[in-house]
Amino acid sequence: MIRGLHDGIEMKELFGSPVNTNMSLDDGLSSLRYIEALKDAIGDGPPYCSGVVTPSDFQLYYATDGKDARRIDLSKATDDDLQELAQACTPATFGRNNEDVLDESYRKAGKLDTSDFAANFFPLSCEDIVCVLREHLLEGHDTNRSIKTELYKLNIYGPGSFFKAHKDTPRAENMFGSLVVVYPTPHEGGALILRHRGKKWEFDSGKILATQNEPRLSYIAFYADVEHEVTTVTSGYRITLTYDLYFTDPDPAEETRGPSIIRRPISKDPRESEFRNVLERSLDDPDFMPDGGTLGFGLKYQYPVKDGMNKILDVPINSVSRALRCLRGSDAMVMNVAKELSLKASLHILYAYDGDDSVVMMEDFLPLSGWPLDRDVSGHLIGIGGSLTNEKSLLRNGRLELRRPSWETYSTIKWVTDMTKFNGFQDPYVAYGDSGEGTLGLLYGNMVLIVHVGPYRRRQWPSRKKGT
Ligand SMILES: O=C(O)CCC(=O)C(=O)O
Ligand SMILES: [Fe+2]
Repeated sequence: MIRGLHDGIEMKELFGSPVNTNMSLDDGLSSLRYIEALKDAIGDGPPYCSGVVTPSDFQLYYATDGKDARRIDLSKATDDDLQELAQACTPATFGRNNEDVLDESYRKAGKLDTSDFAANFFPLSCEDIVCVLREHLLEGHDTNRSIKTELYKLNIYGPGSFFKAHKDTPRAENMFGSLVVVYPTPHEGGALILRHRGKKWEFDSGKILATQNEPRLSYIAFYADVEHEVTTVTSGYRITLTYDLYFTDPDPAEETRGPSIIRRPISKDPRESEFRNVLERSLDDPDFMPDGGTLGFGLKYQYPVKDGMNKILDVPINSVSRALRCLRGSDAMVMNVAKELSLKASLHILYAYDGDDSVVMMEDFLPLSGWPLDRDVSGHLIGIGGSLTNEKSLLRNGRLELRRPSWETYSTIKWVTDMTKFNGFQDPYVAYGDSGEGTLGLLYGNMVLIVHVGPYRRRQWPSRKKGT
């Protein structure tokens, strides 16, 4: 007998699809329904937030090439003022392969460096922006973290200007996103298009500002791993200030390690309490994974993993603990809730290689980038602590994808959310055959979040009622 996850709510309401009450639900099916509920509770919030604010003024001061400083009021600038500003700018560059490049077929816009201008606008002194960032961009425990903004550039997009699709290069490990503030100079076109995980959003500052009944600034903040582009400006000037967004406090994920995990008050994030509720109810039900098992979660964000350099091989040393310290949004939420419910949770790496479709799960990256292996790679990985999963690999376009086993064999990793591509990578290795001749192979890896669930009788967590 399956109990509802919420008192008074029947299974059929909770899971959306009607349950045939005559059907005998076997253990597996029951687990699958809880897994669907966990997936729904994680949800998928947009990776950006936007709004309008009224600054104390719209003055911009600038000086370039040793010329006298100028001041313009961008709430009532004339075309001549704007043309003069555009002429004072130099062509905007952008980051490509860790280099600043100028390529006007990719980005056509003007820029001023921070040494050449000053504006009377400070995003973090503006309550609205801070509140919106906390409420609508930051997720889970990140909501309470300290943030700072760093002014990066002023950009001007005149008619014909654009910026093709790209992701911003984080300038430091604690940089989590970008903030773009747009002045109320009339413009058409120049919409910012965001794309993330197969979805698309548009932020059309020209239209937003034109509908305000007084001059305002419109702004948008988005996570660093969101692809974005600026469509061609067809008339007017689109003038922006761009800021880098940083966390300035220690990572909360750091706090969750070690034996005394539950130090923080329970977060008010509605998704977090829903997720905790569903997971707690699942664990409390003897029909949910009665003999224990493994839950898999695809990571929703991309994480830095480089923890240093191997001086002998001159290759980076990657580590799961490095990524663990930076967990964000719903990834951090899953990890925190799992730990609060005393589940063993960590990031793991799934490995596969050409010529074999088995998938091996490791607790950390292999320290063997470029190292020799014998040809039985999965045997080797298992020998050094890996475990074979029930997945089969599907190596496609240089990426590890999983070929799901059928329901009957769906027993090793139960995926709550699908594996994502953001944390996939390739590592070269040398395979030696019997003749001693080496051939170069590629290991395909992907980092995922794994939560181990114990058998029903052994599940205990601090908030569980005594006697259950
Ligand atoms: O102007 C914008 O809306 C975006 C600018 C941008 O993508 C960048 O500066 O990297
Ligand atoms: Fe950008």
